[in-house]
Amino acid sequence: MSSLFGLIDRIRKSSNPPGAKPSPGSKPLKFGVLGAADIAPTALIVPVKSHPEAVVYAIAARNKDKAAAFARKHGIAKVFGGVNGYQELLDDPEIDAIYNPLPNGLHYEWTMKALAAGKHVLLEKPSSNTAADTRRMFEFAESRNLVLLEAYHSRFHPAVLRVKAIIDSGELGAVKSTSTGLALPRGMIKSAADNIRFDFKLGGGALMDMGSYAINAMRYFTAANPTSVVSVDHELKSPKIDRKTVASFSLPNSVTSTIFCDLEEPPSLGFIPAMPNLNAIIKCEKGEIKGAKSQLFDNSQLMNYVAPTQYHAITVKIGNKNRTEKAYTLPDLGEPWWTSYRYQLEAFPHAWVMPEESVRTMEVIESVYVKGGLGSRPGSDYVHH
Ligand SMILES: NC(=O)C1=CN([C@@H]2O[C@H](COP(=O)(O)OP(=O)(O)OC[C@H]3O[C@@H](n4cnc5c(N)ncnc54)[C@H](OP(=O)(O)O)[C@@H]3O)[C@@H](O)[C@H]2O)C=CC1
Ligand SMILES: O=C1OC[C@@H](O)[C@H](O)[C@H]1O
Repeated sequence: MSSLFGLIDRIRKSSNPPGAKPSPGSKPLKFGVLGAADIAPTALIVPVKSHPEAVVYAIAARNKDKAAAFARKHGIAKVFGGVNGYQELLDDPEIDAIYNPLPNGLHYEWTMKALAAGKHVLLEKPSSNTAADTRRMFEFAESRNLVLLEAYHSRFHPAVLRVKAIIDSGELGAVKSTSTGLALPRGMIKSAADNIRFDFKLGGGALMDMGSYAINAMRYFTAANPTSVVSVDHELKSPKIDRKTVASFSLPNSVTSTIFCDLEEPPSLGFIPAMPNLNAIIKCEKGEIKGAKSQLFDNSQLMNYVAPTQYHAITVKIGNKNRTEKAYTLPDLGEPWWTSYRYQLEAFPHAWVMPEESVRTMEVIESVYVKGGLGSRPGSDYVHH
């Protein structure tokens, strides 16, 4: 019962966090947001409320009325709109950092423009449509001495860090195989034709959207990159857009990994709704970790390494001994209700993740698309001078 109260309390406080006041004399980091994107409240606006040293100061949307309505709803001071709205926001000298939640195919152009304007950038995942564009962005950020952080938020949650620490401690021996994925039942994401996830040029596809988490987690937990893509199965939504992808990889030291993703998993037998599947299973020489397993579905395969704040349990199996751990906070940081996005803010702008990570993840995404015959999503046609 206490875990049910804990769950309710975490959900309540994470969606309506207690406000934090800046310490006297401090100058909070001012964010500007490019686009009134659906994810912006969850990923930035709400988590910032409990951060004493950050504030969301400005919003730009292509339509000024939309930007103004968004600003009113979220208490944002400054509004930009119209065809020059994004650039005007970037040029605002009050703004220190940009949050870029534009469609994947526009990440490159607007991140380059933000960096050119001298702003740090928190960039939504996946970093862009191609590894080449991603590399250029990180090189440019470095040359400008600015922080660019790709927002794989779950990487900052204590539960995910704890699983990694258990692996690194060696108590389970070497990693032998991993299975990581993210698949949601049909109906959970908007199926409208204008959903950016179904647009090839904008960087759509299940692998870009959800498989990118699976690939990032595979690389993180194995601390390695695939040496080859062994197999790829796509189920298509439209000619170049995968609704579902399953891929398997060989990694160094005989490690094998599989990843899966599905934007709209259909009901079984046509009527039994699928369950969300956010599994991370890491098998090691001496045991097995089932990362961030759901409290609500104990002993099942349902896990939640993507959004562990709501519920998780890390199950460590060695032989026939099981132990379960939870990690909602770090020893010296956090509150149980802090979401992965809130932890991510602690890493910005002091990026905990190396730029090479983002480039490698994009390389793996592209290699799966190439092997599966769909080809990479198109690189940006924006030319940076
Ligand atoms: N970290 C996370 O948990 C999540 C991350 N994401 C990532 O965030 C990004 C945005 O996703 P999401 O919020 O779901 O997407 P939305 O479609 O809600 O937002 C995208 C925004 O891009 C702007 N935009 C500019 N040009 C275009 C164009 N040509 N077509 C469509 N939109 C355009 C729109 O802004 P305007 O208001 O100016 O019209 C829109 O608000 C993606 O990179 C996605 O992968 C998404 C969900 C979860
Ligand atoms: O980043 C994401 O995380 C959760 C998914 O629902 C979403 O489609 C994706 O963009």
